[in-house]
Amino acid sequence: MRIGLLGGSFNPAHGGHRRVSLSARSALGLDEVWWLVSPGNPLKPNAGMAPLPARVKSAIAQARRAPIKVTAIEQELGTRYTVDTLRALRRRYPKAEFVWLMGSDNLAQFHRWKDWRGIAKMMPIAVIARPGYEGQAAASPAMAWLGRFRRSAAKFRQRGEWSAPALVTLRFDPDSRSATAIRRADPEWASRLSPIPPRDQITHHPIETGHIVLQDKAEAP
Ligand SMILES: Nc1ncnc2c1ncn2[C@@H]1O[C@H](COP(=O)(O)OP(=O)(O)OP(=O)(O)O)[C@@H](O)[C@H]1O
Ligand SMILES: O=C(O)c1ccc[n+]([C@@H]2O[C@H](COP(=O)([O-])O)[C@@H](O)[C@H]2O)c1
Repeated sequence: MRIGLLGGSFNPAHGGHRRVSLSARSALGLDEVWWLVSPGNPLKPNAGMAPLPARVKSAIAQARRAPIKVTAIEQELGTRYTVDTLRALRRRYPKAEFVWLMGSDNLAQFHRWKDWRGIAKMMPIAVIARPGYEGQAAASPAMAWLGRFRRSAAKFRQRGEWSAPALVTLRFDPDSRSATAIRRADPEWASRLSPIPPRDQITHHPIETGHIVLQDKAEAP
């Protein structure tokens, strides 16, 4: 199984997440994309962050009827830093071939992430061009290092070696949608999602089963 991992705050999830995930899936020949809804991005303030269950719920709605699985696995693992999450995922799913997906806004500050070179050595990275961030991403310290490991998407699609470090840049129709714009237009978006189980009632179902991760424990089998 080749799986693209898109980590994010999803505050809230939007059509841009869905579109870039599906485009990356076909460009890279992935079987699935997993959305890792972060309990809290270590570089983002908590202020204005909707509760995790609301963000997971918005992600489930955006991922419907698509080969996208939504998980709050970082909450279960107790990890906040991506490098720790990816290590745990590799241990848990040793046969999966993962690729880390991110928009170019994240590449621009990737050098500030914990052990970012360690992430790059662990699995290939695919960066999706995002309007407004191209210049910053191209000039970033992470790009200066990752640039020498460039690979084409076409090469990637061939079911050959899945080595790292590897950097694939993906350019689809620019998608200017963002969670910031949604929050600005609709600050109360989370209050309209119901019912939302409390945080301690989010469970993580084994991804192999294809089950969605948000479930009220009272209803769990
Ligand atoms: N329109 C888009 N084009 C390309 N990548 C995107 C787009 N929207 C989100 N992403 C990527 O999806 C991942 C998760 O994004 P996130 O949940 O932070 O959404 P966001 O719209 O960037 O939120 P915010 O505006 O609050 O920063 C990040 O890697 C981000 O770069
Ligand atoms: O590991 C880090 O140091 C780190 C620093 C900043 C962001 N991240 C991760 O980057 C992903 C994108 O976050 P966001 O908030 O831009 O959607 C999400 O999975 C975060 O946990 C990770």
